[in-house]
Amino acid sequence: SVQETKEQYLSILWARFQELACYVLECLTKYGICAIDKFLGEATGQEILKEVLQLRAAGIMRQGQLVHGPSSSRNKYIRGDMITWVDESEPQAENIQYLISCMDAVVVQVASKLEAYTINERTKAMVACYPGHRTKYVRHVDNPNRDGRCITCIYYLNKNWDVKQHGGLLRIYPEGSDQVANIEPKFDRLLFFWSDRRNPHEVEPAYVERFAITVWYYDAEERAEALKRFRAQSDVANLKKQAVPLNNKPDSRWRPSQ
Ligand SMILES: Cc1cc(NC(=O)CCC(=O)O)nc(C)c1Br
Ligand SMILES: [Fe+3]
Repeated sequence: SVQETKEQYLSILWARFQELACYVLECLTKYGICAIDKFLGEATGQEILKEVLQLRAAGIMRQGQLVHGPSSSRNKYIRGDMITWVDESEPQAENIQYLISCMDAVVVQVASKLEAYTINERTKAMVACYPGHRTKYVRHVDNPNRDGRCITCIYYLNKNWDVKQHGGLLRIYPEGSDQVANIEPKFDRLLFFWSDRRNPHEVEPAYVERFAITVWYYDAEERAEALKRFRAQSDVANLKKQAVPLNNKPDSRWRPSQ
């Protein structure tokens, strides 16, 4: 029956994410960075890209705001990305939500083996589009001041990306090492890295549209500390980055296209 097939499918998916989680844990522990290729497969990746293009066509993407400071024309030379936040209430974003449930399924398993962190919350998904024409993101640290975010998770949606022609390379400069990690924003690639000062990174100018979906995972303790601090400073900006609980299993909406 479809029900049995669905259960079978989800258990295979869950087993695959368990395997992936072991590799992600080892890689993160060793290098602080981990890339997984062909995370969801061509068909699902295509469905997710379609939804992102619809979001952009609907004109709901806004110039990426700097975390601090007024928005001015200078911004686009600091970060050229156009972004929108997506959560489970977003209509027409079923495949993006499925992606997030799969990211959660991997992170829940990685987190269960990470003594250093307790990860039980994340941000909503930030869908970003670099419109091309040399837009970039200057070198920065995602979480320089202990705002609670411990793992950055980025899913790339760019088909046949060629850095030589299209630019848009993500360069990570792991702290304390002279090695630079050059990450191509390849279609259906999932990237994890520690969000704190261990991983300063930048996006080189992109010459064609470059799409990515980012989720940040919170460490419960660091997040609680930050909320106490921010409440004191009543820093609304940071409180805006609501935390949502993780899905603890892949989304039950089965995809026959698998
Ligand atoms: C909104 C926001 C986006 C990003 N994105 C990247 O670093 C680009 C990664 C890539 O697309 O390869 N980083 C921070 C600290 C904030 Br805030
Ligand atoms: Fe970043």
